[in-house]
Amino acid sequence: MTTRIDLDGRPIKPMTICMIGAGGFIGSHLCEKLMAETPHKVLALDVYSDKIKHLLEPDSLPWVGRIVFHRLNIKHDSRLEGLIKMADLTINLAAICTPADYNTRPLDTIYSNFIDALPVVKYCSDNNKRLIHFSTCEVYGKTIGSFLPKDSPLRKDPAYYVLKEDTSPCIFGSIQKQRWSYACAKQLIERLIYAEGAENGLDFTIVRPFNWIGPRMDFIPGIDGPIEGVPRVLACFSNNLLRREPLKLVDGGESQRTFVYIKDAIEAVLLMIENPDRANGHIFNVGNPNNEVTVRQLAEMMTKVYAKVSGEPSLESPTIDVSSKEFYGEGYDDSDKRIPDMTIINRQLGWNPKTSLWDLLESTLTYQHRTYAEAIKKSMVKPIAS
Ligand SMILES: NC(=O)c1ccc[n+]([C@@H]2O[C@H](COP(=O)([O-])OP(=O)(O)OC[C@H]3O[C@@H](n4cnc5c(N)ncnc54)[C@H](O)[C@@H]3O)[C@@H](O)[C@H]2O)c1
Ligand SMILES: O=c1ccn([C@@H]2O[C@H](COP(=O)(O)OP(=O)(O)O[C@H]3OC[C@@H](O)[C@H](O)[C@H]3O)[C@@H](O)[C@H]2O)c(=O)[nH]1
Repeated sequence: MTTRIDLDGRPIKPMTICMIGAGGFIGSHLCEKLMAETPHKVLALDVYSDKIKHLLEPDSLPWVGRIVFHRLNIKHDSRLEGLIKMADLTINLAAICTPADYNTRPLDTIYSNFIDALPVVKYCSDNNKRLIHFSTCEVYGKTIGSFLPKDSPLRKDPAYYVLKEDTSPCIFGSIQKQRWSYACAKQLIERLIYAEGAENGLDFTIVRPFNWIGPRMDFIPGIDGPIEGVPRVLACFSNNLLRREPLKLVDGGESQRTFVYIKDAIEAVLLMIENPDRANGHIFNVGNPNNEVTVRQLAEMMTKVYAKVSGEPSLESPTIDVSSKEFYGEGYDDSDKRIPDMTIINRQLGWNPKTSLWDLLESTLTYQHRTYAEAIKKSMVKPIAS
């Protein structure tokens, strides 16, 4: 492997990374990238390893020995500090991060996103280790524009909706709206990390992902996750398409999101890893402002793309409306619109996303079809009544 060069033309020294939550969606793509393109070592920590199994076995893989899996729960495992000490950099991805849990399991959500992250921050600070912590675009909550009258022309003014790391406020609903338990816990851990930086000199970077999507995201209920489970929207809609059911639009599917392809987003994370001088002390939005759709438009596009990649015609009524109370239960609320401001990540790392929504859905749904269509068909064969 030729020596890698950072953005300022300096050679990058091979490093050891302690990656917590390495077995999840983002972690699996990051491990893949680090193994394929860099000389860095990964201590991969998680309770699950299914999504990185292909990187750990067989022993003949070219990166054997550069990635070592440690099955552990950071809630209660005395090995954590030792592993952080062994590494040059810690990346914390571990979290409960599916909206169906925020209002139904708010305690687990708050513990996972705040309390369980505390020792990670402390061990990094105490041992002078660099930390890249994964927060969320949800810390912005709702846009200022969402409080303006529906017909106000100001709603079209970017000043009222574009989300900026250093100036936008964090706007959540009331305590009864437990949806915000996740965003609030993430906000507090961001503030704590920022304070550790200011008061104790912790070298940190905070990442705010804006709906990263792609292969291996979450699970398909009844196939590789619980049948009653509710994953994030990509997996919900994939599941509906695979089962030939209408896609459920929560409260009319009017909320807007920007989706970024996981492989584009991982490029940004690698730049942060390898350019500490440019990334330390910063909070970064990582998203694709050009890929904005309403959830209804996402459903329509996924239906078209799936018909193309599967060769199966779409349903006559491809979507169905459902209330948020029915779908998520009491205490759900929603972010209305999420456009990331890109000034800081452009300036510090020169990063821009590349993949259009259509293209990223095409590769992702090709993967979903190839991975799950057979298993779904088998699971849907009704047992013969005796
Ligand atoms: N995917 C996105 O678009 C997105 C958006 C915003 C924020 N994020 C944040 O990025 C991070 C990673 O998200 P993801 O999409 O990969 O989610 P994920 O659920 O696929 O990955 C999280 C991983 O953390 C592990 N984990 C959770 N608690 C743990 C514990 N106590 N001990 C050990 N391992 C534990 C889980 O087993 C899982 O493998 C999260 O912090 C999430 O809040 C993701
Ligand atoms: O079947 C579904 C699932 C979801 N939805 C809607 O689709 C939108 C997106 O839902 P997602 O499940 O992807 O979750 P959100 O975008 O609201 O939040 C996510 O974004 C940031 C991350 O921190 C988290 O991964 C998650 O909180 C929401 O408006 C939701 O109500 C549907 O209309 N139908």
